[in-house]
Amino acid sequence: MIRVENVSKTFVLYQQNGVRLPVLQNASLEVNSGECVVLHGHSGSGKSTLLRSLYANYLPDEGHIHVRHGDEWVDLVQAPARKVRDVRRTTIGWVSQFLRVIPRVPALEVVMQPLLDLGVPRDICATKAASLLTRLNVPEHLWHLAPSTFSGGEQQRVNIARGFIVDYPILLLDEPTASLDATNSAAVIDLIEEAKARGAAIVGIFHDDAVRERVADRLHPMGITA
Ligand SMILES: Nc1ncnc2c1ncn2[C@@H]1O[C@H](COP(=O)(O)OP(=O)(O)OP(=O)(O)O)[C@@H](O)[C@H]1O
Repeated sequence: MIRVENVSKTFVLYQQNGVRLPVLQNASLEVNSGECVVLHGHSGSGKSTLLRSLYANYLPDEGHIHVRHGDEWVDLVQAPARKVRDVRRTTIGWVSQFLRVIPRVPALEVVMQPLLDLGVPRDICATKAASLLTRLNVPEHLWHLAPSTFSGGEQQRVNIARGFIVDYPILLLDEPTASLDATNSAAVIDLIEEAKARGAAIVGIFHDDAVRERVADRLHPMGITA
């Protein structure tokens, strides 16, 4: 589902005497359907940089990031913005610990939006959103309120529900369990295992050793030669 080939990325800090930080050098990685690969390396080894490149948030200087998008392969390094938007809408889901709060939009709507955008009927979207919020222990009296006033952990769980509402073929997980308690971490682990079982290809960053042990089929070592 994902084929990363010889990706290199150097950050150039123009405001700081043009200092160059080579973060990825010839990074290569393949991820199959139903597999969860966890990026593993010390702080600063480029895990977030690679994950963001897989979502086309960062543009590598060299190399290719091929993703399976329906019947075609798309190279995210070369793809025009319109194609990237398309890939994000149907193929790649991004789940992080941070919710981008949209003022006045209630939590249930925030969660169902990506599925509504695919043309799925509203009642089906609402049912799935309610089920995810329940599994993630977001109390029902909050569903019709905008998440701007929610606690950090509540916002995090709304964001995770939103990330899992579409059955994306590829999921990128950026520390989705950071700062969740054991019960809620377990709920997220269950969602990840279900996504693997339906064939999703998953790449993630998990700093919690126990969570990493549970979900990883394989660790991908990061570092200057990763
Ligand atoms: N947008 C950016 N501009 C400049 N430098 C950056 C940028 N993003 C990352 N870096 C640098 O790239 C290096 C790798 O950062 P990255 O966030 O990918 O590491 P990481 O392995 O995810 O670290 P952590 O485990 O601490 O989150 C760091 O030295 C960081 O300062």
